[in-house]
Amino acid sequence: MRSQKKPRIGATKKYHIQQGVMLSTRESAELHEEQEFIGRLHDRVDALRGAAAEGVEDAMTPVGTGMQARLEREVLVAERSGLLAALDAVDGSLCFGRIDLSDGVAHHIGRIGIREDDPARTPLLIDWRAPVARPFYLATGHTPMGLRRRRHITTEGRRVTELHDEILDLGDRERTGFEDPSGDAVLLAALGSARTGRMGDIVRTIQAEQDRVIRAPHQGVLVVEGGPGTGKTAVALHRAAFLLYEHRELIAKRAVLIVGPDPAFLSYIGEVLPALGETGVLLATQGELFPGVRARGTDTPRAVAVKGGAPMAEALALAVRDRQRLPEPGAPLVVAHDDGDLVLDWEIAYEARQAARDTRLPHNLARPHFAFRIIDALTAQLTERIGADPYGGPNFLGPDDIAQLGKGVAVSGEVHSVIAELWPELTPEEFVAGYLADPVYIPEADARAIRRAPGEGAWTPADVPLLDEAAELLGRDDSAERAAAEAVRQERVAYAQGVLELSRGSETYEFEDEESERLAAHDIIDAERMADRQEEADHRSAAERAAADRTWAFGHIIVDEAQELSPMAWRLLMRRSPTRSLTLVGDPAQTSEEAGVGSWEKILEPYVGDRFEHVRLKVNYRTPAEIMELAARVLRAEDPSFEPPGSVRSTGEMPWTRRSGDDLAGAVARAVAELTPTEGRLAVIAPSALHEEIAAQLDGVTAGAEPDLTRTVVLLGPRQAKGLEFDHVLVVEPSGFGTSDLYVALTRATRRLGIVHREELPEALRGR
Ligand SMILES: Nc1ncnc2c1ncn2[C@@H]1O[C@H](COP(=O)(O)OP(=O)(O)OP(=O)(O)O)[C@@H](O)[C@H]1O
Repeated sequence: MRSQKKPRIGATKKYHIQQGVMLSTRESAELHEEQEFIGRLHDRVDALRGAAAEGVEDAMTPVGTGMQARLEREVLVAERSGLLAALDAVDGSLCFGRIDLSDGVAHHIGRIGIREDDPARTPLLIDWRAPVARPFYLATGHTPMGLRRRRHITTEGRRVTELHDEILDLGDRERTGFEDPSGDAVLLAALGSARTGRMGDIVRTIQAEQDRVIRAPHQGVLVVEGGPGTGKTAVALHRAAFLLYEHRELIAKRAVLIVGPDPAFLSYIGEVLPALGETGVLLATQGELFPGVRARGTDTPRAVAVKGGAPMAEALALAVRDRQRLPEPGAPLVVAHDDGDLVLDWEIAYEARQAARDTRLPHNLARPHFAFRIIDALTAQLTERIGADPYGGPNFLGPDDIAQLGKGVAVSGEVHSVIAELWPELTPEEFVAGYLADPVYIPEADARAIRRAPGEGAWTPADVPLLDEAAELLGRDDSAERAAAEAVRQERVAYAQGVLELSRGSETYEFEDEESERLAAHDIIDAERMADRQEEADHRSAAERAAADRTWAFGHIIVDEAQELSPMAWRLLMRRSPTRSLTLVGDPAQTSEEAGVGSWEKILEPYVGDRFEHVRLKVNYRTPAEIMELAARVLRAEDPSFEPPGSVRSTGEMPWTRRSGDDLAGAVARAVAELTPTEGRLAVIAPSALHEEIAAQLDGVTAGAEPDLTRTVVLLGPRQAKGLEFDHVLVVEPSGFGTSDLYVALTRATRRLGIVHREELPEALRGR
């Protein structure tokens, strides 16, 4: 541990630029220059915002009725609304840095790129994701990357409040007066600041090891592993923003999916990307990944493990085959028909089933093949009965008669209900509900753990991968819908064709308009593409469309707390990423006991073999060294060689433990009163069984599945605390936690940690 050498919070020199503080002439000049720049930048943003707002209004006002005008209008509205939203979102702390190059050029760095309103569209503010901005994050005195100086700029609204300079050219004697000798004042201030219950972005202070992960190539699978507080989540979110910027065409169109462990976590991280001006992202828990199903139910840990286990895939596949039935041999089904009863025996059904299975199509798509064979066989039976020559000659019926008979069989309600009985059309929901009512092809003990009577209990997150698996096995016979959609498309093509012809006729008119540099519609587009574009323009954003489409292939998928996902969940996610463009973020030491696959190799082997990148983040930015030392003892009790990530800070405040006597909730209430911060947040992390008792003693504090993390005091179960952080944490009755849950709970605080207990403490926490 490096705690001895670490600066203490508050011990770093700060350069607060306030009224009344004496500044040297040089400092005043520097400050004036930055203030002047920030003013100019905001004036430009105001102008852009005004133009965008006006543009949205203009674009919404119809200027023409043609297809071209409509298309352009829709595109303009979308573009300008997006620009407006981005400008509004990034307004706070728009510019946060400046790099001065050795050749005298300087660039200001910010959340988005802004250009001057001049003919050359000179860059005014460089987007943090642009290659030019990279030295801001990577340059060191050892490798200055062409930089003389790096400046961090802190603003409040439009006022510059702090400047921190780092000299990167060690031969440069020039000083501004704002030098930060340690180079980490801004980082430490960010880490020590009060929490709000919502994660903030780290764009001002991304560290070099994090920058490399954020900007790694998008193809393939990247595993980001690291202990608590190493910034895995922050890095993953900034990576999403980077990929959307770098590959706007490729990735924004297909959207980015971010999968997190629960709704509270998603609301915790939900503001990071909008603050970076990015909205093309779908945030979802596992329970939300099957459109139309909101998985609100809960499972026992055992049921979660069984439902998530790899053998479920095979069991479901076999269970689907069981729904393709045959009559008992020797007990044929009799089908009433106007021309006399028909007999459907084992042989006929067997051959039809074989032919349908040979297509290798999913159940519902193979069903028409089964039906066709059955109808064919029954028609042959009828033909034989009606047209047979009693004297053994050829059948009296001609092809037209036979076709007529076939039609009669094909539309017979009786025939249809027999086919439905032998090979029913199934929805994933009815199939999985049926399977859970009577689980087969798994050991009886496992079946007992997941058995659920039809209609009993809600869908659970662990059911979602089963529903998705079932949807794959069953397929959806959407031929009727597709035929209808194609008919609509053809109409649209015909309409577009008409528009293009009109547009050709008005060619001179289009080009007479000197102001307009736009090409006429027919120069750039044919009718089919125009029809397609109209369809695209009609639609929702990529993220919204993706949310509603089970078969959507995402541009990139980020999985947080990836160590928690089951083999069945991985199958689901990999279907959503046919190109295997994924970032997986996790910490095996924080895996819940019953969850997970075990190792990244095991998770990924079925999908990409050993072709994945693996990086480790090694610095803990959240938990002070004093708290981390205690948390590490919990894991060392099981694995003496365990090494936690090194904390970047120490606070001098030791974590404390307090025994309560009988009135545990009373002791918790007293500790909460002591710890409740005037600013920031406090979490009480306690076994769920104690929540009611504890909540009764805490004013205005409730427990529940979706806690409001923005409240000053929050009561959570250990699993709910995963991925979150608070200024202060009170852990209650740690003997009721599993090892990894306890490790998670102990590593959530950025400042202070207290432990209150009535029972004996776990061995690792004793003696404090
Ligand atoms: N470069 C940075 N600059 C400022 N803050 C940072 C930086 N890196 C990480 N942090 C902060 O450290 C805290 C922990 O980050 P994060 O939640 O991403 O860690 P994690 O590795 O996902 O942790 P866990 O596994 O415990 O959930 C957050 O408050 C984050 O904003």
